[in-house]
Amino acid sequence: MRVVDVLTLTGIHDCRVGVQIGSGQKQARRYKKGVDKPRTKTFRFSQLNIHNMATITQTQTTATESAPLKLTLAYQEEIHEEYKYSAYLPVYDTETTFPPLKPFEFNDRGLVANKEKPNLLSKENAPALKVINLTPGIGTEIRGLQLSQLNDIQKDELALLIAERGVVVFRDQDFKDIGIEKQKEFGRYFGPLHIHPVGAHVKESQELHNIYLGSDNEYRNRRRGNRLTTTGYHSDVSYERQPPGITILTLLSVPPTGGDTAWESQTAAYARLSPPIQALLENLRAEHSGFPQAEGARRDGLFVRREPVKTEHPIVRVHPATGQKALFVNPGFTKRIVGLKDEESEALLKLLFHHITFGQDFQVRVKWEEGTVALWDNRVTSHTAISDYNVHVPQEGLRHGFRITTLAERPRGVNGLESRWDE
Ligand SMILES: O=C(O)CCC(=O)C(=O)O
Ligand SMILES: [Fe+2]
Repeated sequence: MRVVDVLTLTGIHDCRVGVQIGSGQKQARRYKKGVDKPRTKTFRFSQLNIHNMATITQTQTTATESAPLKLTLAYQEEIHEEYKYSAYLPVYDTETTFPPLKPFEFNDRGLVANKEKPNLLSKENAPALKVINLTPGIGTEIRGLQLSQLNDIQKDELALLIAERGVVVFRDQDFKDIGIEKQKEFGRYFGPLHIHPVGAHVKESQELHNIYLGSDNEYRNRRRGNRLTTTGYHSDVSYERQPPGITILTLLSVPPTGGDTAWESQTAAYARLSPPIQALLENLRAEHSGFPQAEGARRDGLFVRREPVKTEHPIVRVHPATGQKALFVNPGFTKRIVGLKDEESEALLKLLFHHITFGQDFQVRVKWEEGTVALWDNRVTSHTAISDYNVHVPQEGLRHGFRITTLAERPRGVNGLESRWDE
């Protein structure tokens, strides 16, 4: 154990400290500073236990303007230096800001794919190929095929397979070892890469959105501290004008148990509704908002890189490649149904969110293994992390990975209903 630094924090009544391992840099972030009068508050130790690998020794537990808190940061350098994926540890760039996303022409790769997938799912090309449908309605697992080796025709078929099955889980992948540029190139085949407006990313690339045991799980648990569960189904950044399509999540380190991810089929969720409710929803749009996420981030002292947007998307969306209808609302970002009275909107959204969250018979829960890469179509699924492991118990292991998110079309509904927004 080596002492890295002693940070002196003054006048803070709530604070978060982050240590970036690997390069040895450190960051201290403070927020809600007591500017009007000095305050004394017990430090939340939980927020300081950032990684399983870092420890902080306290000399005192409260901080005021006149009695600053000294934190001694130490880390087990032998673990960090050995960590194979230290290049992928989370960082927050707090300088770069981005203009609003620009409209672009989207070309769904699945449109030209052979529906039988003879190139992707061919034993001739991949003798060890094993394809298992994880449930009848959603989720396929593939072994014996490397994403890094796929040619364009295979990638087109993969795009269609992901649209049809919602999520496709590739096991034993070398994807994470081919380098950041090649991974991004793979993603770009499906659509332009999204940069998350507030999330942590990896040092060398803002397009790699970080998933990290400490910051992420801690964040989720804290946000939902007064809730009975941390389950939070969502479709990633659905507030964007051209929200994501194919999304690629790679975990580099997985805990021995816990930290699964679940997906839900929005195609099946739509199909289960009664025809009168389907007909009602097909004529409606719902508002998706990035504002609460940005406000939450600002409150937590994080940096907002791109100003949030609000968009009205059709509630029933038609997938360009499969022609299937899917429900396109989610508890994470959908705020109201446009054109309804408040109580009507609340009641209907409550019904739909309940439907999405409790429909175990159109959900799949995936256990991660080392080398697992999950690819889902964000237009026809929603998903939730399952934060059931304890970040404060180092033995429970590290959960660390990254997401590459590709943007897709401006959502189209039934009978020409399109997304719209205020310029
Ligand atoms: O950590 C997970 O299991 C999923 C996190 C998530 O929601 C995402 O990567 O979009
Ligand atoms: Fe997500």
